[in-house]
Amino acid sequence: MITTNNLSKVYGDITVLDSLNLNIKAGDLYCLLGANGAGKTTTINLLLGFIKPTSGSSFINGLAISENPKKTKKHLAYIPENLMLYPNLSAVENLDYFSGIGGNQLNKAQLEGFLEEAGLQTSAFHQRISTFSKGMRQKVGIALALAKDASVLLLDEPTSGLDPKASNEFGLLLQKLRNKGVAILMATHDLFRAKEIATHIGIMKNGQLKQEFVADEISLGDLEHAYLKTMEYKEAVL
Ligand SMILES: Nc1ncnc2c1ncn2[C@@H]1O[C@H](COP(=O)(O)OP(=O)(O)OP(=O)(O)O)[C@@H](O)[C@H]1O
Repeated sequence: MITTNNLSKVYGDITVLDSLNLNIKAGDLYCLLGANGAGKTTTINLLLGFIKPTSGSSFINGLAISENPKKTKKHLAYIPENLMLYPNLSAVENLDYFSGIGGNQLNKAQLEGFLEEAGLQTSAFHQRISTFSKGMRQKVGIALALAKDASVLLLDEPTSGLDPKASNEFGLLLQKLRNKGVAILMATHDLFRAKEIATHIGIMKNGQLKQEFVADEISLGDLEHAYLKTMEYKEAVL
């Protein structure tokens, strides 16, 4: 579960995140939409404890991030736009290495089991990451989250650059995690994918959460309209 209370971040005299209130429960998939510079990555960086808030607070499974940085990280998995993996190591070796760093020693069967659950084809398990497509790398990211048994998953534009089939597959994987009770926050520019997979959708602009929707209660057309209106794209055909 992810909670933020009036979470704010100011750089100099610029407020890049302004009193953000989020409440993302186990099994929710919350997609955060917004133009470049809206504050999506800042939100994720605050939840990861990479940066400190200027004011407000945030919680992972009820634990205050600022007071329990190590404990909260144990619950979290993070998949950025470009996942950093060792290119000369295989998928199994990367998973083994990163799980080991987190104090989680897994045997070969477990490592392969997580990669299988993440949808990676068996023939790729022992191939070098340098030969992987972006979609395959993102599956290794999902395997890392599964191996960690993370109850909260943060994703920053994970489907950008994926072809429609890979993006669809990735969405289905997120649905599986959601069904396991993982709370997911995903920053994305992909309105269509957000509507497909999210339970909740928020639209940010200039650091403020302007609108929130229950995904089932809005059509793709209305979501697009709401987005464009929020962004004040006056020239858009509405
Ligand atoms: N360290 C920093 N110092 C000053 N300004 C910053 C810093 N980090 C981010 N910003 C500013 O904060 C604002 C929000 O940036 P952020 O990366 O959160 O946006 P975003 O919604 O993720 O955008 P994008 O879709 O381009 O990734 C931007 O105007 C950015 O320039």
